[in-house]
Amino acid sequence: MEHNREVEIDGNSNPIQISRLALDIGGSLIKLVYFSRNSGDDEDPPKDKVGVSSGVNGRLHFAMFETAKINDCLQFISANKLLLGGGFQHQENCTNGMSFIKAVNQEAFTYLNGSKEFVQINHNDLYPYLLVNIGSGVSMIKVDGDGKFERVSGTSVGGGTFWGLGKLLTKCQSFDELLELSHRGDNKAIDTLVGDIYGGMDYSKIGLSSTTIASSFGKATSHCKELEDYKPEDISWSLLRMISNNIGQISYLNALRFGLKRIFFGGFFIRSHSYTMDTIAVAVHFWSKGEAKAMFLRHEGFLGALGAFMSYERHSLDDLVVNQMMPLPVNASLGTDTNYDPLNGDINGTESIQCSVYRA
Ligand SMILES: Nc1ncnc2c1ncn2[C@@H]1O[C@H](COP(=O)(O)OP(=O)(O)O)[C@@H](O)[C@H]1O
Ligand SMILES: CC(C)(COP(=O)(O)O)[C@@H](O)C(=O)NCCC(=O)O
Repeated sequence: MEHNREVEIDGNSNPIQISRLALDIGGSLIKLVYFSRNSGDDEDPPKDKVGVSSGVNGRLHFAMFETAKINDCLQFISANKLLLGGGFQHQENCTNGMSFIKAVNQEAFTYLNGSKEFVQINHNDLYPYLLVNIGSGVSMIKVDGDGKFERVSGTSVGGGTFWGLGKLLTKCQSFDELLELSHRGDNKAIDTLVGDIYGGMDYSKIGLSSTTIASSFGKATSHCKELEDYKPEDISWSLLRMISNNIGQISYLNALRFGLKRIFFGGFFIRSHSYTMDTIAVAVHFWSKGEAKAMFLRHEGFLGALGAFMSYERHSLDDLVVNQMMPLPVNASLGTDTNYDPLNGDINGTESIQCSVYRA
C-alpha cells in the first residue's frame, strides 16, 4: 500500500509529497525513514524505449523517537501527514537495510586512532560478513549474500544495559547526557588495571600492558567507598568501555567461528560516538591480531527502518540511488549551524539526503 500526501514542511511553503514511510519500533527507540519527492516530480516517471524509468527525485528523511514516547512519534506522523503504510520491523529488515551501503558512497567506514576512513564497498567483494546490531540487546548475523543470512549469536548485554545501568548509577536523565559524561571520565578510578595487580608493570609474559583493564569495575569492591565516592563521569566511561569491549570480543569470536574477516556494527548504541567506536575497533583488532576489521555505518541506527523501506512491494532492493551524498539536516538549528559536519556528525534522528528512487 502506498500513500501520497501533500504536506508543507520544507520551510518555503513548497508542497513536499511524501511517497512512502517505513517504521522500526524497537525496544528503546522508534526509527522512521520516509521519502519525499521533489515538488513537480512525477510519481510515475516516464520510461525510455527499453522500459527503464528515469527515477523519482527527492529526499530520504531520517527521524528517531523514544519508544516510551510513542505519542510524540504519532503526533509527528500526523502533523506532517506521513501516513503509515507498509514498513514493519523484523530481523530480515536489518540485513535488507545493509543494501543501503551499496546504494550510497561514504556510508561504511573504519575507525582507528580517532579517525574515520570511509571505505568504498566493492559489491563483488562484500560477502560474507558479520553484522552486529547493537540495539537494546545485541544480535549477530552472518550474511552470505542478498537475503542469505543467519542469526548466529547474541548477547543481552547491549545498549539497554549501558543506558539502564548508567541511569541507575549516575542519575543521568538522558542517554545523551550519559554519553557526554563519558568524555570527561577516567576509568582508572573504577576499573582494576593489569598494573594495579602487577606493581605498575606490564605483564609482558602474557602480552598484557599495565593499562589493560584486568577487571571492569574491580576497584568498586573497595570496602571504604560507596557509590557517591565515585564520579559519574568515571562510572559512565568504565561502563561504556566494559560493554563495548565485551561486544567487540564476542563479535570477534563469532567472526573467527565462521572465518569472517569483516564485521559491520550497527544499532543506535553506537551513535557515531568516538569512544564507543574506538573501544570496539581496538577490541576487534586486539583479539584478531589485526586479521579482522570493524566497520561502522553513518546510518547505523536505521538499518531496520531502511530494510523496511527497501522492502516496499513495488520497489526492489536495488532501486534506491543516492545521487548526492550530501546530507542536509532537516532540523532548523542544525541547518544554521556552520560547524555541522555531515560526514562526521552524529545523526540524531534528524537528517535528510538527496536521492532518486527507481522502479524495478
Ligand atoms: N536518545 C536515546 N534514547 C535512548 N537510547 C538511546 C538514545 N540514543 C541512543 N540510544 C542507545 O540506543 C539503544 C537502542 O538502539 P536501537 O538500535 O534503536 O535498538 P532498539 O531497536 O532495541 O530500540 C539504546 O539501548 C541506547 O543504548
Ligand atoms: C531480541 C532482540 C533481537 C531485539 O532486538 P533490539 O530491539 O534489541 O534491537 C535483541 O535484543 C537480542 O538479540 N537480544 C539478545 C538475546 C540473546 O541472544 O541473548
